[in-house]
Amino acid sequence: MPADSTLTRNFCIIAHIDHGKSTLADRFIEKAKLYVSRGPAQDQILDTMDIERERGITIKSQAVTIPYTAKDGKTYELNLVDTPGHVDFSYEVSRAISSCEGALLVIDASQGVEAQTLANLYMAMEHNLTIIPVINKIDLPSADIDACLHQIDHDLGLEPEETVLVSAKTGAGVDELFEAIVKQINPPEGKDSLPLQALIFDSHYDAYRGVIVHCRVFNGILEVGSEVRFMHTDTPYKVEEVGFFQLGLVKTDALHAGDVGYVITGVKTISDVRVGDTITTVKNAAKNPLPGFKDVKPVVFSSIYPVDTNDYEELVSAIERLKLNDASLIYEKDSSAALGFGFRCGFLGMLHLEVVQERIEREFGLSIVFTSPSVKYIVHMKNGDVINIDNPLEYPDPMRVEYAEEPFIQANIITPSQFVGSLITLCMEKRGVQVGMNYLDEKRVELLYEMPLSEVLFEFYDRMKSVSRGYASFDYQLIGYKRTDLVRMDILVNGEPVDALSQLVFRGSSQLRGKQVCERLKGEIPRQQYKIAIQAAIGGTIVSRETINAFRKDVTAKCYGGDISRKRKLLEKQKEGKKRMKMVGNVEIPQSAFLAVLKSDDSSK
Ligand SMILES: Nc1nc2c(ncn2[C@@H]2O[C@H](COP(=O)(O)OP(=O)(O)OP(=O)(O)O)[C@@H](O)[C@H]2O)c(=O)[nH]1
Repeated sequence: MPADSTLTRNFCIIAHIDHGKSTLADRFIEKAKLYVSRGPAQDQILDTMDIERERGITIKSQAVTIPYTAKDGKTYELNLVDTPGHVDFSYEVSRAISSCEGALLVIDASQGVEAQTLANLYMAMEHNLTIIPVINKIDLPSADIDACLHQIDHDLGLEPEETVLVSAKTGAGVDELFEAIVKQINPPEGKDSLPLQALIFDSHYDAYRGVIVHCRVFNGILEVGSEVRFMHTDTPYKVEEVGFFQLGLVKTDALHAGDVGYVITGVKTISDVRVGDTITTVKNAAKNPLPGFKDVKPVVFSSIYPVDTNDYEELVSAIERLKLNDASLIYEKDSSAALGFGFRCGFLGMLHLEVVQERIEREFGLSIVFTSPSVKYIVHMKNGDVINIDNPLEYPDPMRVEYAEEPFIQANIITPSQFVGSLITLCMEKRGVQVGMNYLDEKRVELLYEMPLSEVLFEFYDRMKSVSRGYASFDYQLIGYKRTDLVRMDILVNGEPVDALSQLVFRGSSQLRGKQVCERLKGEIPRQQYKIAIQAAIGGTIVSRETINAFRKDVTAKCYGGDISRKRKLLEKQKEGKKRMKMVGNVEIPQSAFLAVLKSDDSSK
C-alpha cells in the first residue's frame, strides 16, 4: 500500500437497486487483474451470500482495495466500498458513504433516475462527497443516454460533461472511469500524528478468526498490539491484526490516516460491534467520536416458530448462528398457545425479515412459521403510563387505553406521469396524505406522501409496481409517531383463537381486513373430516366468518391395491405435506396459511 496518502482514493458506488453496482465492482476488480474473469454469466464477486446471489441484491457492504496504475504513471490505491441498495439497509449505506471522499452515482441507461438514485445522492451530498455521474448499461438497445444526461443536469443538478458512460457488462468505459476517479476524487485528508479515529462501517463473522471489523481510519494510526477502545460501547480491546481487503484479508502492520481496511480484536460477537462507532486508542485517546453514530433499531416485529415443535432446539441454534453475522437481528424467547415455543424477532424492514426466513429455511433446513409482522406502537394508558407494544397479544384492554400512536414515514415515489392517478389512489387507500408533487420534467413526477409504516410493510411495494407496470420507484424514511385508532383483531378457527394470527389494525380498515383474512384462510386450509369455521373477532364481536366443508381426500383410492410401492410413495408424500402443517386444536393449518394472512390486503384486487 502506498505510504503516501495522496495516492489513495476512497470511493463507493451508489445506485438505485439493479442499476449495476455489483457488476461494475466486478469489472473494476477484473480490470485491476486481481481477478480473472470466469465469464459473463458468473456470479458477482462481492456478493458472497447465497441469498444475495439468488435475489440479485447486495445486503452487506464489502470493501476491496484495487491497485491501479494511471496514465500519469503513478500507482494509486483505490479503496472501493460496495454498498447495499435497499431501503432496509440505508444506515449501512450512510456509514459506507461517510468512509469515502467520492461516490460513483450509477444510473441505468434504460431506466434513468429513480427514487433511490435521489435518496443516495442526497446522502452523498450530506457527507460532502465528490460525485461522479456514471451512466451504465450503454450496451442495451433500450439505452437512452440523452435522456439520462438531461436528468443528470435537470433532476440531480450534476454536470453532464463530467458523466462517464460505461457498460459494466462489456467493460466499455471502465478505463475512463478509473481515470475520472483518480482525477476528480480528492485524496483523504487526516493526519497520522493526531489521536486515532477510525470509523466502523461494517463487520462480519469468520468461523476461524472471530469478528472482523471493517473500518476507515480518519486520523492517527491503528497498529497491531495497541490497546484500543470502541467509543460508543466503551469497551477496550487489544489489536491482534490489521490489514486490507483484496478479495481476501491481507495482513499489514498498521492502518494509517486515510486507509480503509480491517481490524481483528478480541471481540466475541458481532453484537459487540456497532456500525458507526469510532475506534480510538486507550492512551492519547481522541476527545470526540466521529459524527453520525446511530443505534439502528428494528421497525418490524414478528415471531418465528418451528412447524414441528420437536425442531425447537434446532431453531435456537439457527437463530444464534444467524445472529453471529447479523447484528441488526434482535430476538427473545416467545411462546404461543397455538404454536409452542419460538422467538420474537425485530427486523430492519420486510426485506430483512424475508432474508432471515430464507436463510433459516435454506441454510438450516428448518420449516418455520412467521406470525403477522407488526410495527412498534406507543400506547398511552388512562392512568398516565406509556407502553411500547410490538406484539398484538400484549395489547392492553381497550377500556384502559387513552390513545395509541404509530410510526409514520415520508414516502418518495418517482413515476412516469401517466401512472400518477393510480398511485395517488393507492396511497390514499393506504391512509397516505400528500405533502408534495413535483414535475421533474415533462414525463416524470415525484410524489411525496406521509403514510403509516404499517401500511407500507405489506404489499405496498408490489402493488405500486403493478399499478405502474414496474416503472415507479420508491424510497422512504421514518418521520416519527402520530396518533392512530387501533383495534386488535383475533382469528378463531373452530371457536379456538389462534394467537399467532392476531393483528393490530386501524379501526377504519378492520372490517375489510377481517373479511380478507377469513377468505384467505379458507383458500389455504385444506378440507378436513369435519366442518371448520373461520372467524375474525374484534373485542367480543365477530366481524367476519367463512366455513370450510368436511371432506377427506384419499390419495391412494386410485391405486386399486395393485402396486404397493406406488401406494407407499403416495402416503409418504402426503406425510411430507403434513409436516408443513400446524395442529391448532383439532384443525391442521398449513404453513402457507400463516403467510397468506400477511398478504391479506391484496386479495380483493
Ligand atoms: N446489459 C447490461 N446489463 C447489465 C450491465 N450492468 C449490470 N447489468 C445487469 O443488471 C442486473 C443488475 O446488476 P447488479 O450489478 O446486480 O445490480 P446492483 O445495482 O448491484 O443491484 P443490488 O446489488 O441489488 O443493489 C444484472 O442482471 C446485471 O447482469 C450492463 O452494463 N449492461
